[in-house]
Amino acid sequence: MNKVVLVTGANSGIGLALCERLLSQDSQIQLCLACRNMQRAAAARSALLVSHSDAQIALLHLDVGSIRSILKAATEVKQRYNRLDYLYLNAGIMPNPQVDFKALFKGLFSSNVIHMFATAEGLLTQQDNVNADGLQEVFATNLFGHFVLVRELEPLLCQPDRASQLIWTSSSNARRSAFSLEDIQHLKGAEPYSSSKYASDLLSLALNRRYNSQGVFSSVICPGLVMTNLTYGILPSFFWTLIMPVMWLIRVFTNTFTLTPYNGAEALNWLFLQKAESLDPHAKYHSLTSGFGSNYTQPRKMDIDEDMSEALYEQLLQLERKVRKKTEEEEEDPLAHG
Ligand SMILES: NC(=O)C1=CN([C@@H]2O[C@H](COP(=O)(O)OP(=O)(O)OC[C@H]3O[C@@H](n4cnc5c(N)ncnc54)[C@H](OP(=O)(O)O)[C@@H]3O)[C@@H](O)[C@H]2O)C=CC1
Ligand SMILES: CC(C)CCC[C@@H](C)[C@H]1CC[C@H]2C3=C(CC[C@]12C)[C@@]1(C)CCC(=O)[C@@H](C)[C@@H]1CC3
Repeated sequence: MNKVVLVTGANSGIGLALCERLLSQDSQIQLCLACRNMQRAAAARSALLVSHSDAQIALLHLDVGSIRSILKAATEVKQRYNRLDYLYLNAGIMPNPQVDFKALFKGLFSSNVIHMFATAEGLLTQQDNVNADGLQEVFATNLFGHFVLVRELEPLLCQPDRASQLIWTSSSNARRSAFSLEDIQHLKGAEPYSSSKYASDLLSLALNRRYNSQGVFSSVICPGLVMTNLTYGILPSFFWTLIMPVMWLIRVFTNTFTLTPYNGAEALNWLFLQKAESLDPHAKYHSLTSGFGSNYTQPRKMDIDEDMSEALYEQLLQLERKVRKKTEEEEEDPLAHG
């Protein structure tokens, strides 16, 4: 049976560009586009079929921000496939982003300017919401939903005869100071995105510790700054188009301005080609684009430690038990729960 690859958030941006690149790499894969909006998923499938007419592309309804949807989708995946070689945990949100233009202007004249453009440290805040499961939306979508999905797909991922890979689309915006073990959902702060991405770095390390012996290997990547629906939510697309020459100029100084989804998907595509066992669990794999426009992948050590990742894992397990129990109770007696 051909390799099975599942990509969450596959209908646009980096996820869609990754699918295109994977099909160009290996036309035999069975690709599963896991999306919350089936119309957008169908449009993505049609677009991929234009250049890969014989490709095997299936659609899966999956809202990673909803526990019910995750459990249903995982059951469906286990019925459809008897293997899962690559699970790309890519779907992500950054709701209501606000740019601190004063900090941006100040940063332009500081020695930290390159770091500021690469990580957006001190530049961005977001306003989070509570979802239907009673969880913070950014945490639920970017981290927790994917965690539950991995746990549900364990039987497919853990196979004695071959390795499988979990690949998280993290970010260079992930920052230790934005994350707290006392507040893993980031209820109290204004940087839920940064917190959720740092948590995904920690979780990947913990997953490696738990699953490597069963043939499952987890890695994280940063796609760089890419023009997608996510960045069009920060500043309007016409503004980004207007300042594109400035962006190309900045790219000469920081190769993290990958800008196109194709370039941003570089590290995701590179990991597809690697032997899972050879990857470094402490590294984040960065998609980079040089001033001349050539793409490459570079591993960089992450600012994470084992104890913290283990403590987060334990908290996620506890929360998972709680949310599952609540969901079961609601299903048993829907009237009592409104
Ligand atoms: N763009 C950038 O500069 C960077 C992006 N990233 C990360 O890359 C990943 C992809 O984002 P990007 O391509 O930029 O942005 P897009 O908004 O284009 O893609 C995000 C994808 O995630 C999907 N998604 C969002 N919420 C859910 C959900 N609850 N269930 C299922 N799917 C969902 C979206 O679906 P829908 O179309 O229905 O909204 C969309 O397909 C994210 O994790 C993001 O954090 C990291 C660093 C930089
Ligand atoms: C380049 C300009 C003249 C003005 C743009 C200023 C800011 C809006 C950008 C500067 C660095 C950018 C950045 C991101 C968003 C837009 C900026 C803050 C991200 C946070 C987007 C999502 C990610 O995950 C990060 C990797 C990006 C880091 C850089």
